[in-house]
Amino acid sequence: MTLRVAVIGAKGRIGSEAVRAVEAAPDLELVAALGRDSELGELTKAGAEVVVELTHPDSVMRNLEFCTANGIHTVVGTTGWTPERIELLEGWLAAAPGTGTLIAPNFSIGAVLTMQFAQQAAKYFESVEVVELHHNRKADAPSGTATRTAQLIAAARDAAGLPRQSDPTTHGLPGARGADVDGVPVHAVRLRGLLAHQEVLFGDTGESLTIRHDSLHHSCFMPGILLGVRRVVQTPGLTFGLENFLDL
Ligand SMILES: NC(=O)C1=CN([C@@H]2O[C@H](COP(=O)(O)OP(=O)(O)OC[C@H]3O[C@@H](n4cnc5c(N)ncnc54)[C@H](O)[C@@H]3O)[C@@H](O)[C@H]2O)C=CC1
Ligand SMILES: O=C(O)C1=N[C@H](C(=O)O)C[C@H](O)C1
Repeated sequence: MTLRVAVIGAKGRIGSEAVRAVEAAPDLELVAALGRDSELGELTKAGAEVVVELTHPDSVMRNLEFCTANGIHTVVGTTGWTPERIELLEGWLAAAPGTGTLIAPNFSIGAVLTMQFAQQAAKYFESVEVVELHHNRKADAPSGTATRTAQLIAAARDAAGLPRQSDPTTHGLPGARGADVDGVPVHAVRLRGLLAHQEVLFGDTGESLTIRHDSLHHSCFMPGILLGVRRVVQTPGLTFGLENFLDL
């Protein structure tokens, strides 16, 4: 039995790679590939069971509302998530029992491990900052991965009873210390020629630890997307993070 899969954002940087990956998978069938001018009705007409959503923060909610209302499972790579958006999505899923959504801030195994290692290190260091570096066409900043990394670090620090970091800066330009994500400074670099990179910098007396990950090609996201497609159909409700489908 093959799973009937559609991709929305099929002409984009990651979407075009996802189309090829689904086409090459023997247990999956690509039944639709939607671009900006497509009708969402194509998904139901094609009998899609799973949609891979790789578009834009301005488009993702409409697409997910349609899919969920039609009982189509979704694997979402699009970023720009806020607590309000997640709450809305959870409401749609509650009204569609049996339907599953995976939101993965990052589909690459190295990035997922970076987040896990950072979470593990968080309670041992007084200082921590996140630097993410991406191509210069990216719509959101900081990246979904960096935001999630900072949130996980902050939660680990809180659980260990560490205080919020104090910022000694009293002089300078606004923005120079990055965005504050739950007390963790996050810096976003945008540079032509890059794809997706992240450094998590930890510091304490006499030592520092840097965890760095580099995505060099969009192919690194494909095993995670395919795993998400295969697992989301067995996992009703919202799953946040690919780590939930990995044996880490
Ligand atoms: N979770 C992950 O591992 C990854 C997530 N991403 C995220 O995926 C999203 C897309 O990234 P890129 O491919 O680099 O962007 P892109 O701009 O190259 O591709 C997005 C595509 O979606 C299309 N699109 C926009 N609105 C649409 C709609 N309503 N219906 C159908 N198509 C629509 C655009 O025309 C474009 O072709 C971003 O949010 C990015 O952050 C990107 C790489 C990895
Ligand atoms: O826009 C991208 O390219 C990427 N977006 C995701 C993010 O915001 O974290 C994942 C990866 O960094 C590539």
